[in-house]
Amino acid sequence: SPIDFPRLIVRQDIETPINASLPNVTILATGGTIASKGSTNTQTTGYSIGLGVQDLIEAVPEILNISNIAGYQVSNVGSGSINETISLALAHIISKELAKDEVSGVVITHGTDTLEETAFFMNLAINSSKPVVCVGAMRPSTALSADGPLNLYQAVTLAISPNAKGRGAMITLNDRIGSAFYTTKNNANSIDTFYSMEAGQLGFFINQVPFFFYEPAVPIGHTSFDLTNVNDLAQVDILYAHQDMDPGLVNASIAGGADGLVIAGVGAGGTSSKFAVAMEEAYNATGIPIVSSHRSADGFVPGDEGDFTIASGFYNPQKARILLQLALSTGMGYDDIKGIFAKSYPSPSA
Ligand SMILES: NC(=O)C[C@H](N)C(=O)O
Repeated sequence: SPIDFPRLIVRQDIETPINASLPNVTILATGGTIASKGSTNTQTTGYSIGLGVQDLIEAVPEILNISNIAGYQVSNVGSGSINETISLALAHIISKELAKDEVSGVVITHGTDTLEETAFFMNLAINSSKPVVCVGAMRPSTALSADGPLNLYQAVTLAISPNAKGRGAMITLNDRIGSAFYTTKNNANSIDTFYSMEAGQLGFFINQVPFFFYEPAVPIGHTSFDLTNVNDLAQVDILYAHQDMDPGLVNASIAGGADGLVIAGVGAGGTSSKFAVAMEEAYNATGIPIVSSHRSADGFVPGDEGDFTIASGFYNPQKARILLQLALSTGMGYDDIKGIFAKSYPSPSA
């Protein structure tokens, strides 16, 4: 049955009357640094989560001048702990919220470490032209120059912007607006962490007004999934390649319940030759999809890796994992899965 999360805040609870002339935005809070506190204002590591969705909203009362806000506390965890229950709850709640005529857009507050995974998940799972904006912070709420409040203000601005429609899920942080399809976290600590090297940014905030460089566009190879009746996700493990990689990891993952594998390969999807033998044997024995991606920060894996792996194209390992997970969870067969990866990059003969 669908997961039903209580709506923790109604608009009246934040002591702001509903203003019928303002757009309505729903904020879904999941945790992360944006919801964290340190013990001093100079502490920027080792802090802990301590703010709920109401605290996040109250820290930026200016958002109530531009919108009516409703909030859900979907979870309150570091983003490494986001799991299938939380991801599916987000997808189900967001679909319901955006189906309401009066809701202009949604904002997800989230830890930055895996923000790109949730953003990409929503990009695949939410079939609405209304904005889905994913936002986080690199400094806890207690820090000097905490970045969360302005990031949240910009996220709400984006969620109500007519120009933000039809662009899929977006990530905003540090004044930038990126497509969930391509944006990735590039630095473990710096505020300037989210961008997409090759495909670039969608836009930028100028005095808190979003400016887009291009008209709305759908990334080549985008696939939509209907998760209405999906309440469990397939297990997909990522194996990180390195010199002399242990071939035993393939069967260890499968024995651990993996329905599919993604390899963060060396270069454009490479592994040791003994690991390649193990992948081929596992594919022949089980038929499970094994997607070949890259451990390099950027680039793509072309479709010439042999019959027993599926080339990831431009999808990095963590995005390839989400795509494979949703494909398997909606019952897609091997050839169709191969197709959804192949359509996202040029064929070798093109
Ligand atoms: N900047 C952050 O949000 C990092 C945090 N560890 C997370 O939950 O992803």
